[in-house]
Amino acid sequence: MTILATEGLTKRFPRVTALDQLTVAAGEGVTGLVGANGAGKSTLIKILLGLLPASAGRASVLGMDAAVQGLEIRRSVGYMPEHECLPPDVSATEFVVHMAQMSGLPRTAARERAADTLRHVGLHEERYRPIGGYSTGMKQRVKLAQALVHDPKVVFLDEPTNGLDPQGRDEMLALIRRIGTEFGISVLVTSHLLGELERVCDHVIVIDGGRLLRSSAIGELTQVTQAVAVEVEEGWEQLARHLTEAGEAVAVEGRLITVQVRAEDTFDVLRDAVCDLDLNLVRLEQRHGRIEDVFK
Ligand SMILES: Nc1ncnc2c1ncn2[C@@H]1O[C@H](COP(=O)(O)OP(=O)(O)OP(=O)(O)O)[C@@H](O)[C@H]1O
Repeated sequence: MTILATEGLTKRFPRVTALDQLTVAAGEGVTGLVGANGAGKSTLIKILLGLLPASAGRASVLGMDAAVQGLEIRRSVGYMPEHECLPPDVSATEFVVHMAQMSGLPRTAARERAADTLRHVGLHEERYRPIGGYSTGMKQRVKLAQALVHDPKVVFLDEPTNGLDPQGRDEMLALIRRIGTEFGISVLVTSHLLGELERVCDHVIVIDGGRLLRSSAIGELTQVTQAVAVEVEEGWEQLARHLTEAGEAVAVEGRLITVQVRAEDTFDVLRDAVCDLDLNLVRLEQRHGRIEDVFK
């Protein structure tokens, strides 16, 4: 099923073209939308939600036209905005219950849904305290909870790892993966960091200056750069030279040699080289390239 699609989508602001003839589609699962600051990610999300009109082209979500069916789209889609937008004086519980009621749930159902959702995102006793005293990680969780509370089919998460420390980022990424798998909700998640999305996405869309750079399944991106890492006790320079002479593409980083796998026999060449030079092998490890490498 197509979750979202655009065709020739263009958005011009007075001084800048934020989206330029963007044609792209995403299916079920977790889709990453990657681009540097200003690439047009938030603009795309706002147009998909029917919050911003396009200058040209078309956009649809779950088969609904974003230009005319914004309200229906927003009933089916949860949205976690990038910037801080939480009221400081109310508790997470009060806020999320309120958001659930705004989306049409009666009070009792809203309270139950809010409690379940806050538990799922990892907010426990602290949910009764005013939001103003929360850490950035806790605030991001509240924003995520309000996006999930009306049981959407799809969620759009705009830079959910922004401002988080490494542990907070790992937890948020794990949560996003669970939303896409255990909860069965399709996710569009934006980031300016390619590396973090490769851990949680099934599909990645890369945009730059409002234009499409690439749209691929994650497997396709990582396979292209498949490589083997080799570490030997001594003689790594000798080994690197030997492999280069044998026609292999080799990169040396300290004691670690990375060899690009061009064909099955790369493994044989490697084994024979280590034997011929009589080296002590410490590590031989197959590596899938990071998606960052694909866009260097
Ligand atoms: N309301 C607006 N009026 C004028 N220009 C805008 C407006 N909104 C966005 N822009 C411009 O459009 C471009 C794309 O912005 P957008 O916020 O979509 O990028 P982004 O990829 O989400 O980056 P960031 O993560 O920094 O928000 C930027 O140059 C931005 O300055």
